[in-house]
Amino acid sequence: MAVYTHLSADDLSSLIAHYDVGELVSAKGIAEGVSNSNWLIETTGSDAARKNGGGARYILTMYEFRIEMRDLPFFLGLLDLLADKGCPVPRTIHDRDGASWRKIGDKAVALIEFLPGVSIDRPQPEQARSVGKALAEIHLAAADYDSRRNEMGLASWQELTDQCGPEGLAQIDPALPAIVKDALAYLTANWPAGLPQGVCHADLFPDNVLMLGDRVSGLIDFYFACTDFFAYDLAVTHAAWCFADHGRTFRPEISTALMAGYESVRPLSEAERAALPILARGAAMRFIATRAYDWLNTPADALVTRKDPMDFARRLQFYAEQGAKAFAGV
Ligand SMILES: Nc1ncnc2c1ncn2[C@@H]1O[C@H](COP(=O)(O)OP(=O)(O)OP(=O)(O)O)[C@@H](O)[C@H]1O
Ligand SMILES: N[C@@H](CCO)C(=O)O
Repeated sequence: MAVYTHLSADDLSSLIAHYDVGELVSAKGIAEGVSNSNWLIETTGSDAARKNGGGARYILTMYEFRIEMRDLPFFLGLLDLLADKGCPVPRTIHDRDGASWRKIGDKAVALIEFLPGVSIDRPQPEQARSVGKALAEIHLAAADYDSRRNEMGLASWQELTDQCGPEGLAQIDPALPAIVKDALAYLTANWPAGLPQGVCHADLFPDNVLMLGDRVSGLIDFYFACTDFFAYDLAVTHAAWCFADHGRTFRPEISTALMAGYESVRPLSEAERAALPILARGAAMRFIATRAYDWLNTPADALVTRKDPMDFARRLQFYAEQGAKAFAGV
């Protein structure tokens, strides 16, 4: 579960009083997620909402790990920009002084719009098509976002796996040290340059997409968003959506639909298409690196379920063997 910090009813009511959202009606901790504490908040609604007879629902997020306060303006400003452009992302609620985040004690919190929908465990092709389309739409919509950041590139995969060390990686799986060493050497020697770039979500897994039927009703969890190659973001999404059974089974029909959905909005250049196989190997390496680090550094009594790096070692091997065929379509 992911509520790491206890907030009393008084803490919550006095926080909510800083926003024009009415009074607190209820607050429930949300079990999903591992990085932040999240609550579903119900209020009586803003003055305007109350006049229309409605209360309101919000997500309150307390930033616990990995997220630096200095990055919050990048993430929260991006949500506001994308929401203004009509993308299905939650708007941040600004307090009465206009701030998009506040502090409770030494931790930052933000109140964001609640979006309807459910996250899908086993996507169907039409759903993957919608996700591809939504990803391309955010790439285009954020074209004029003028902030930049990227702290989860190749250098950080090297750093994270160095911190695990060969012995640590071998504790996870005896084959992992060699897999990581070979992958990083290959990626470092061959990583592309000069591809079109801009704002990327960079973590668009099924649990970060809310859907109503085949429609994307919400893209959430932008806390790895960064400035990178658009095609890398597509490769991350491909790696996250197109496999079943912990990376053992590739689902070509999902790949075809995801790619077609993306290209229906933003066709890839020849150079981007040619780079997809290496970008996907990079994407797999990125999740091996963070998962391995978390695997070795999550205390045994933590309430979160660790994610297995080997799920992405299998994808890495698949992309290395299949090359362009992984994206060719069925
Ligand atoms: N804007 C929103 N509207 C509706 N539900 C939301 C919203 N934001 C978050 N949620 C719910 O809260 C859960 C946890 O949110 P989120 O994925 O942002 O947490 P996290 O701890 O940052 O996750 P992660 O494990 O991916 O790091 C989501 O699975 C979703 O159920
Ligand atoms: N979506 C990531 C966790 C956040 O980086 C994973 O499945 O490993």
